[in-house]
This record gives sequence, structure tokens and C-alpha cells, in this order.
Amino acid sequence: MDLTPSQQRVIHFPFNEATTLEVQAGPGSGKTWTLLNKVYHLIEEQHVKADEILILSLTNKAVDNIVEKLLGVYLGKEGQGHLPRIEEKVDQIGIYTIHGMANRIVVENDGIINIIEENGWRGLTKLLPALRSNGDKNKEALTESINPKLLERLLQNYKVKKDNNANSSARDALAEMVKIMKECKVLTNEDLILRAMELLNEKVRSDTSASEDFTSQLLNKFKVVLIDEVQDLYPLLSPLITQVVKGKQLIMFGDTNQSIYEFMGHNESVIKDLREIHKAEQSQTFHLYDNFRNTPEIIQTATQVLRASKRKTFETSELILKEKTDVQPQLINFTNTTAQLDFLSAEITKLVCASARFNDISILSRTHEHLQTIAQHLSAYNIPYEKLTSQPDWIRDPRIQFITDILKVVVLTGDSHWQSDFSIIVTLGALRGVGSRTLQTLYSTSTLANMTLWRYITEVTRKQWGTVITNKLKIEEYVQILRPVVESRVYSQMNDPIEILTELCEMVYRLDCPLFQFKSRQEIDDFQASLEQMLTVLKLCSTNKPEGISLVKWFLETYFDQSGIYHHTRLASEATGIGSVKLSTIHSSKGLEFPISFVVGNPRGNNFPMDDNTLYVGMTRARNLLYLVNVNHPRIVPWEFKPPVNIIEQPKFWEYYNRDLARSWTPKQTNKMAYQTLSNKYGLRQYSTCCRHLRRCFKVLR
Ligand SMILES: Nc1ncnc2c1ncn2[C@@H]1O[C@H](COP(=O)(O)OP(=O)(O)OP(=O)(O)O)[C@@H](O)[C@H]1O
Repeated sequence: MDLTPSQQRVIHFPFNEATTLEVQAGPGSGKTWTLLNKVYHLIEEQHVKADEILILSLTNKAVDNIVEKLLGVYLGKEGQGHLPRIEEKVDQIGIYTIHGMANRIVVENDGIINIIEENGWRGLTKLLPALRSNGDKNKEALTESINPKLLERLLQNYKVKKDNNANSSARDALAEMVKIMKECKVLTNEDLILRAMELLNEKVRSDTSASEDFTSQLLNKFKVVLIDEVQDLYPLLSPLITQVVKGKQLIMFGDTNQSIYEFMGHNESVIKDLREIHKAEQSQTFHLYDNFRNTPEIIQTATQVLRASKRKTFETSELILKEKTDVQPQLINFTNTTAQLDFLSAEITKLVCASARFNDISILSRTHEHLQTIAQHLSAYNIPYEKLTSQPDWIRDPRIQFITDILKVVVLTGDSHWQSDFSIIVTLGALRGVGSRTLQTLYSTSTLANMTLWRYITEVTRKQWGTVITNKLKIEEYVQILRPVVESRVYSQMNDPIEILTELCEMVYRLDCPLFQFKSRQEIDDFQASLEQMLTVLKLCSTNKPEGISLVKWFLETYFDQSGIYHHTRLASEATGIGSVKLSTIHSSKGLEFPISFVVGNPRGNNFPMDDNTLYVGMTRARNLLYLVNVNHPRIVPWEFKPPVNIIEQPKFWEYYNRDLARSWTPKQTNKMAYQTLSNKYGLRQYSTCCRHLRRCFKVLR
């Protein structure tokens, strides 16, 4: 692809330390493409070394995308023959998510840490002393029925001193929570950023010019920092990024209309901070507003969603735009979920019969729950799909979190660098019959005795545990099952992923944990899928484990990053098969594009209007065909849309579509007969109802 004059200006912007280049760009204007070419130019023409370049983004997916496409840019320019040299060079570039960078700083200085997940919050709620509201209904107080989400919010407010509504006993309890989290080395994502900032500041104060560690390198080695999707940064991140950028060349790319994390705080203040790092005369702003992605019909409708003041007013004649298709975005509303789901599967079938590929299609929704319902429906029709979540499903599965915590207990207990009771609290607290009172008593008496919780439950006899604990047998059983494994250190010697997982599951099965009491076949299938993914990541770890560390420890230290690699490999290998429809939240679809997108609202859910920017991001992911299904937005008004077309009857559109994707196409490829046969055979509503009925019978028979 030839670079446009505006892209060229960014790429040829001279390299000078302590300068800022801000690139403001619209959707599909080639921001990422320009960033990649800029990196190539910095290294090959402006003589900046690969390991002096730092690229930061907010999501793992954006980082993966950059790594993969950067290899593509190099290969395009230098040819396949240079692959090993190119890979080595791209490897040297520092490409991180901001949390990934913070994590490296903290682990390098403080050792392994626990980033708190759903099960962790649940465990912590059990440690809260039983407090009652002080009677004032307007004041938020801790009660016995506090849920994990509420605790997370209360703690967050407490830390930023916004807890004026909490009563004094609630405040004491929150102070106690903060103390426990500190003792157990448990961090929230916000804590991680703040701790990284503290550590970086400590380095600034000491002389680190000769140090080789990562934290010092951040300050001294890198010369250029490129930040992608700068509109997604929120105020908490600002001090850390500002410190890293100081004195270097900052090149930031962003589109304020795609800012979708405003609930974390205003992005404008971050942009202001970044603009002020270097002097105004050392800063320049360039614009990219061409649109290579969306059809004019799509971008026009998407722009309509923005307030008039936010719309960029450019003469269309100045811009590079795609040709018109004459197929407007398709607006459709359903009053119930079944009808919506039936429409999705029927329309996907139609699209595929009309020459689209499964891989071309994305379904974007606001919530994971809605996507899960859609996923179940697609699997009933055997339509292949893939979820594009920022975190793979298996990591978010509470059962897998429990298994991983048990693995931490058996592998890390007794490790001198790992003085954390957290996994024990979380796993004990998840057992049947182990309530708040038991957990609180055990934890406070072990702290008083100056012992870790593990030492306390294994060394102090149960008679001494006190009378408050009524379910001592349960805890003894836990000790009996885990103790031999902890003491024998058997897991540290295992190298076979299947053996590790099998042993682990057998051990977990012996613990009486309600999480493993499945209520439906679907739950079993979901858990099995998660286990399979965990196994794949374990296998991956066994192929890249360095010398001198056990497989399980390597897994515990790196599974988060490794699962990203796994996810990626799976998607790549999939490209050769029949492909799959991509299911994603709008937030996770950031930076991606798809030939066809369905942006769907949930007709049954809490259907508050989508905010302008989120909807704008969702709509601008579509290259050629956009469906707006149950989209609830004040500026998307039905009477401004033409009635939906029968897409299989639009040969001109399919000619355009295939040309845009550089695929050859003849009208014969649109197979109306196939669609007719399928819909006659399976019907729409009938098939779905019958299918659900069959699944229910099947479950009973099993
Ligand atoms: N100079 C060019 N000529 C032709 N196509 C281009 C050019 N630059 C970018 N493109 C194409 O435009 C599309 C959008 O590019 P890219 O994904 O980089 O946009 P973006 O600005 O990052 O979008 P968004 O902000 O919406 O994520 C891609 O398909 C890319 O290959």
C-alpha cells in the first residue's frame, strides 16, 4: 500500500529527543499502519536502534496486533529470506501493554504478586468482620451480605479517600482489608500502576545510568516512546507514562471520538499532561482523516451518532474515501431474544451462501453475557465462532481460578520469596461450610501468633483453634489432602502437562467445593473447554520453559502472557480451516476491522442507550456491511433508514465486496439455492425451538 502524503509526513518527522508528535486520526485512516511504518523508518532510516524504541498500548490484543503486523511490514519491505534477522530485530523492540510494563517493574523489584480476580474478591469478602449498617439508609455501609463487586468499589473509594459515606466501623474494616491485601501481596490493577510508579520514582532518585535492569532501562535506554490509542488512557496512568516519556521523543496516536474508557476518568486530562511533557515549540500535531476502511454509507451513519460539535468538518473532496456501495447500514429491531438470535443465524447462513466467509463476520455486543447467549445459539446451529475477549475465557472461569490457586498453594507454600496466605484464604473460603467467621478467626489468630495461615492450620492442633470454628473437620480434610503434596514438592518435579492437570483435578475433586457441583450439561462443557485451554497453555509453557525453573512455577509466573500467545496461534491456525464468526465486546474490538459486523443490543437486557463513542467504535469496525440490531441510541432513528435488503439478492454489492477484499468473484458464487435448501430443511424458529427441545431431552437421557 502506498503511503498517503499525510501518512508520509508522520513517517518523515525527524527524530529528536525531548520532542512530541501528536497524530490525531479518524477511524480507518491507517493510524496503526502509519505507526508500524514509522517504527520501520526510525530503525532503518533515522538510525534509532530497535531496543531504543518502546511501544505502549492498553490492550493485549493491540500489542499482539502490532507485533504481528510489524513482522508483516518488515517482510513486505525486505522479503521472506530475511525472516530470522527480522524476527530478531522485532524481538528487541519493547512492546508492552501499560499494565504489562507495570507488572514487569513490580515483579522485578517485589517478586511474584497476586493480581486479584473474581475468586480473590469473594475470598476477601469472607474475611470482612460482620458489620451492620448504622441505620442510615443513605449511607453506604458494609453489611454481612456484601458482594465482591461492592467490596471492590468500596475499597477503591476508600483508597482515594472518597469514602465519606462509610461509617467508622466500615472504615476500620476497609483499613483492615488494605492491610491484609498488603500482607498477602495482593494488588488490584490500580495498585499495580501506583506501585510501579513508586518504584520508578525510587529509581529516578538513585543513579541508575549503568544499571541493566528493566526499570532502569525504561528511564535510560529507550529514546522513542510510541503510544497507540492514546484516547484510551485514563488519569491514573498519567504519572507513570509521563515519567517514562520524559526526555524521549513521544509519538502518540489517537482519536478522541473513540475514547471509551471515560468511566475510568477523563481522558482529556491525560492528553493535557502528555502535551505538557515537552515544550510547546518542540511539539507538533498532524492529522490523518482519510478512510480506507468503511464504505461512505457506514462512516456517514457512524458520524451521525456523534454530537455535531464532535464531528470533524472536512471537505469530502480532500479525503480519500472508498466508493459507495448503495447498501446502507441495515437497521433491525426485535422485541425478544429468540427472534434476534434466529435472525443472526439465518442472516449469517445467507451471507456465507452469498460468498462471505465465516472469518469475515463479527458480532459485537456491549456485554459478555449477551455474547455468551449468542455463542450458545450459534453452537446449536453448528456455526463456528471464536470469542475475542481481552482475557481468554479459561482465565476468567472461576473453577480454573480455584484450580490455579490450589496449584499456587501446593507449589509456592514454603517458598521463601512467596510469603502469601492469599491462595489459602481464597481456596479455604470456597469450600462448603467454611464461612466468614471461621476464616476471620483463623486468619486473625494466625496473625496474632505471628505465623502464616498455612503453618497455623498445619502445626497448631485443632483444639487450640478456638470454639468459634465449628467446621474443623473440613479444614483438617483440606490439610490432609494438600499437606503431603506441599511437603513432597512433587509438582516441582513433574514435566508432563497432562499428568499435572490430571493430578490437580483429582485433588480438587476430593476437596468439597460447591464450584464443582455442575448444574447443567452446558456448565460441564464450558468447564471442559476451559480445562482444555489450560492444558494447551501448560503444554506451551513446557516448550519454552527456561532451565532452572520447574514447569508449574514457570506456568504460574507466565500463564497470563502465554495464554495470549496461545490465543493468537489458535486464531492463525484457524485461518486455514473454514474459519469462524468473531464474537467480541465492542471494547475488545478496538483497533480491529471486519468485512461484516453486526452491532447488537440485547432486547431483553437492561437496554440503556449506548454511549456515542462506544457505538461509534462498534460501527466503524465494519468495512463493507453493517447491521445495527436492537441498537438503542437517540440519534439512530428508524425512519431515517431504508428497510433492510435481502442481501443475497444484491449481486452488485457482492461484486464490490469481493473486489474490496481482493478476491475473485463471479455471480455464480452467490448460491441462493443453497440458502433455500438450508432454510427449507431447518426453518428458522422451528429449528431453534426443536433444537432446544432436543438438547433438553439429550440432557435427561444422559
Ligand atoms: N495508505 C494506505 N493505502 C491503502 N490502504 C491503507 C493505507 N493505510 C491504511 N490502509 C488500510 O486502512 C485500513 C485501516 O487501517 P488501520 O487499521 O491502521 O486504521 P486505524 O486508523 O488504526 O483505525 P481505527 O482507529 O479505527 O482502529 C486497513 O485495512 C489498512 O490496511
